[in-house]
Amino acid sequence: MKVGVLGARGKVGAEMCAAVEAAADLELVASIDAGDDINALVESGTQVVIDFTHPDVVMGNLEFCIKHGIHAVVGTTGFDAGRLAQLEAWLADSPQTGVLIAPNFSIGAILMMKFATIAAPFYDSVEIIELHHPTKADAPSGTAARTAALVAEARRAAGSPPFPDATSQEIEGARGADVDGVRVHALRIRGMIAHQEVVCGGPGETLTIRHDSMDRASFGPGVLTGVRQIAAHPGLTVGLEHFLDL
Ligand SMILES: NC(=O)C1=CN([C@@H]2O[C@H](COP(=O)(O)OP(=O)(O)OC[C@H]3O[C@@H](n4cnc5c(N)ncnc54)[C@H](OP(=O)(O)O)[C@@H]3O)[C@@H](O)[C@H]2O)C=CC1
Ligand SMILES: O=C(O)C1=N[C@H](C(=O)O)C[C@H](O)C1
Repeated sequence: MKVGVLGARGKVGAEMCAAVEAAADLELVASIDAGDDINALVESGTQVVIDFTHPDVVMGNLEFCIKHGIHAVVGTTGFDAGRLAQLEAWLADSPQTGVLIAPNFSIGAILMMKFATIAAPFYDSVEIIELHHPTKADAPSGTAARTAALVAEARRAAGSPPFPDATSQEIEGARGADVDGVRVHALRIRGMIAHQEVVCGGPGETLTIRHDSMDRASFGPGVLTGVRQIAAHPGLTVGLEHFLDL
């Protein structure tokens, strides 16, 4: 299968180029970064694109790929309901094309989100702490935003009450961001890569679900799973868990 990488000289993109080159069943035919001509994807016969670029440019990249019938496996963050609706609209005109958007491709992070979804309705309190390298553009992380949405959805489905919180005086930001009713706290720490804790609390106990990516190699196996499966999943898929039977 012919694979192209967008963001090829970036921190994750470079790792993905190496992962594709190391895979016997995949061929890296295009490595594109800022300033390069995206038409190289078409000229090289790219069948699947891997995108790890920037929230500001990813929509333009995907419009190009969908228009040219190139499947896309996307790690870049910054997707909201409006952006997902726009992708659905573009895909309606290219019904054989598949796009996978995954806020996190590491298996541990996917399991952490799954475990948090299971735990959320059993506890009075649930808050999320995400910790990343200080060169990250977006806050909160895509993973934290997705976890908050999943926690909120699980609690709505279970009829859980609002979280207890007596805060009546606050320096702005001290209680984190409100994402779908769930508090999310973002730390940017030199030396870190990608880490998250989901802290749950009930009478007399807490449960902390923590995941750590200590190397960007953690994203490789999940991305390659997406690359190998995307052609069989036309349309829009959000979350690698849908390709993992989770
Ligand atoms: N889903 C997941 O599992 C993961 C997602 N991410 C997300 O992936 C994205 C990239 O992260 P990271 O690698 O750390 O960031 P980097 O900044 O290290 O890499 C992004 C690269 O994309 C390049 N770029 C910018 N615009 C374009 C364009 N139009 N076409 C091609 N390349 C372009 C940048 O060039 P320049 O620097 O010159 O602008 C840079 O080389 C972020 O949104 C991050 O949150 C990260 C890790 C895992
Ligand atoms: O920017 C990063 O580094 C990461 N971004 C993704 C996110 O925003 O969740 C995935 C992972 O946390 C690394």
